[in-house]
Amino acid sequence: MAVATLYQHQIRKKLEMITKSACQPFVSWSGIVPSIAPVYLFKLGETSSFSERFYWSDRSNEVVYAGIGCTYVIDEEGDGPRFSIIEEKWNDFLNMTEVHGEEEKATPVLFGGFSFDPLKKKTDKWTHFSNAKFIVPTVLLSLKKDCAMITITVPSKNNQSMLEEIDRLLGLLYTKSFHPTSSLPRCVTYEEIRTDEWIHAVRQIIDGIQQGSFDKVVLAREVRLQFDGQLTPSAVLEHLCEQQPFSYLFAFEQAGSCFIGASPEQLVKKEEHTFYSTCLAGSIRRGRTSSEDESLGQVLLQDEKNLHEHRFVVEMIRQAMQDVCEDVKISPEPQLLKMRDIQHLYTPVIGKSDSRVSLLSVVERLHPTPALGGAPKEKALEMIREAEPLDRGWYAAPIGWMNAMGDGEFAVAIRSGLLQGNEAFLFAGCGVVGDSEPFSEYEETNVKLKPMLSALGVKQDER
Ligand SMILES: C=C(O[C@H]1C=CC=C(C(=O)O)[C@@H]1O)C(=O)O
Repeated sequence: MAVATLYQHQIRKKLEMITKSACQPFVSWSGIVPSIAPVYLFKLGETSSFSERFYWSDRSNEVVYAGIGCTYVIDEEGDGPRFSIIEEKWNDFLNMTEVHGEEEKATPVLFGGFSFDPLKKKTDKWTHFSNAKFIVPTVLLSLKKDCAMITITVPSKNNQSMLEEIDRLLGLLYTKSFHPTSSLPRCVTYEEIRTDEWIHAVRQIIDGIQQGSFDKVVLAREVRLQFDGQLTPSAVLEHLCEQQPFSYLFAFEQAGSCFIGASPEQLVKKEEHTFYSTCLAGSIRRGRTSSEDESLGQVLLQDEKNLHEHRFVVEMIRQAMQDVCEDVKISPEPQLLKMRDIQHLYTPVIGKSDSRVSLLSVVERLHPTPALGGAPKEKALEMIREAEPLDRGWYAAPIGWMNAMGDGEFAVAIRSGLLQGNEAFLFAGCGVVGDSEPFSEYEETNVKLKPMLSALGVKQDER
């Protein structure tokens, strides 16, 4: 028997055995498998009867996940305490689940995200993206430091068709070779949405800041692209993996809509008692040559407007971390974080807490930092709600995962877009302060649109 079929066969036998003897409503089994690119499992989702998929890769590619199917969903549409509700329901699910595994620390994983602002009126395109939506995937492939593991989570009863589909997918995963998808449909329309209103709102914010109404507001804008064919999320994801390997790569697909992106920004990561976060605000483009790039970086490190924007983020994250951690370490000066298309001011933060502090409680404290909302937080949010000419949906909000031990990581879902049929909606924002200049802010948002445009095969100067 070929090695691949052997794995498929063993997994099927294991699942049959543990579901038959299960005493709980759900079972989750994990086992080490031969290494395979998680993006391949994501791609296989296109041929599957499971309609949900997700993908996650952290900036160092140390933790990569791909999930297909949805065995359990936690969906919160109200504007209530969405962070604590997700946490409670995740604990309920874990209490209803028997965990079996070859690896001591193998557990099911919960993946999902939040909308930016539950008080903003939702538009149709975000229908399938609730204010908080998390799923436990049916088939999860994890790659951690090059060790591949499959986790299958299913109901213990009435699971026959699910088990058959899992079996079919595992068969394909290990018998068919992976051919990257190279071609994407051609972009036929590039439309900037309500740009005049956006520029007007930037001016209004600058005036508001000069009059002392707030200190900083992050304002985003939207572009809509139409293609001459259907966009395949796996093809866009493959391009992101190739072009932005050192970003957080994420994709969350629900009923034919896929929210996808390549973000440089960590919101928070929890590893046992240690919390990690980053302050990211202040931007400049990459240079065309290494010496131009170096001097642009130096300009950014000394630019008072960008340093001012950055300080609001540092102060807010410092305070939020000090509220829950004992020993908070923050570098005294920002460094540069260079991504493919843009460079940012970046300050890492680390803190240690006691075991009562949960990951989602820290996500709640941090979201939105002044890198995405503004300062003071509530006033900035009101201004965004009122003046920003778009529905952010999941853009600029926390997206990520957590496991049964309560460890996990959330990124800020920027440099992102929503793929729907033959359309893509992309979003980009910038921090507006008192000495901002509307046209340079507009140009900065163009640079921030680049990662998604390149992944879609669209060159900004040719559009
Ligand atoms: C709001 C975005 O970026 C934020 C993150 C890093 C730098 C930013 C800035 O320099 O304005 C923004 O605060 C975006 O990419 O849409």
